[in-house]
Amino acid sequence: MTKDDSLETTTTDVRDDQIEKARFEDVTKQFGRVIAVEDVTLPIYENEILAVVGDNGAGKSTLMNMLSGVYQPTAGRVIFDGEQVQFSNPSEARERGIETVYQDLALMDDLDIATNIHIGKFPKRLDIGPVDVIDWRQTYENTTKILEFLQQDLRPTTEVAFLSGGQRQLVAVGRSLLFDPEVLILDEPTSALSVAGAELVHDTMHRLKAEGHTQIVVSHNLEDVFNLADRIAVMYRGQLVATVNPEQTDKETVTDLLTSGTPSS
Ligand SMILES: Nc1ncnc2c1ncn2[C@@H]1O[C@H](COP(=O)(O)OP(=O)(O)OP(=O)(O)O)[C@@H](O)[C@H]1O
Repeated sequence: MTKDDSLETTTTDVRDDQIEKARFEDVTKQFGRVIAVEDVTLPIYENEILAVVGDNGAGKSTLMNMLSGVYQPTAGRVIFDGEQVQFSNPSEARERGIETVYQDLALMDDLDIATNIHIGKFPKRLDIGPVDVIDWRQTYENTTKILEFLQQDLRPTTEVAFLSGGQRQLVAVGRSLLFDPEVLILDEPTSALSVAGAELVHDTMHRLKAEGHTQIVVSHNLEDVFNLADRIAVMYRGQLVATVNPEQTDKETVTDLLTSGTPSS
């Protein structure tokens, strides 16, 4: 799609009292000849749950990957806490408080919950001599606190293989909470879950919101999106075609937007 084909954008979500946490500003990402994201401007407000929806290939992941440091924009700017940021990699985004929970979760089934949450970032203590060793007591204490927050009556020593889909998703969320993120990006957090599993995730997202975290959820599931989101950003063929307030629209309108780029007349 070229710029000349640009689609009408409907915006029904603007509130004057919201503080901007981050912003995509005229952001474009090209992979060779493919324009995955085209000229997107989208603010992300502090403490909101923003849903990003769109059909397969609409550009949702690419857009999020430009906030999480996986990709750098071909054009445009990413603003975080009022200043332009240029993350070269996800570690740099993490340092600024941006965490992503990816769809594949990347859990290791034969390891316990505590190890899965801490892998790559175990607390260390000095042992005899100059070598640091893993502080297992601290590791299990941290995990107990995270499981309490997640309201999961599980032992830190339980192997992840024994957990339900919803619990596995929460362990992946727990792993990102170790960094106390300001912005949490969740990629299709309920796509593989039962109704009960999805409810676990929804409850956790509501609690994270109550604690002040900003969350962006990429989802195909409009049921979820309408239950969770404060705003819905709709992408179509790389462009942001609308940002809407779920209380002022309905699923049919959002479905029309994400399948055709325009609301039905
Ligand atoms: N690394 C890449 N190299 C080349 N093309 C890419 C790359 N990543 C994404 N694309 C292309 O960019 C477009 C947008 O892809 P993206 O994955 O962002 O969409 P999406 O909305 O997240 O889709 P889905 O819901 O299927 O995950 C697609 O045409 C895709 O093929």
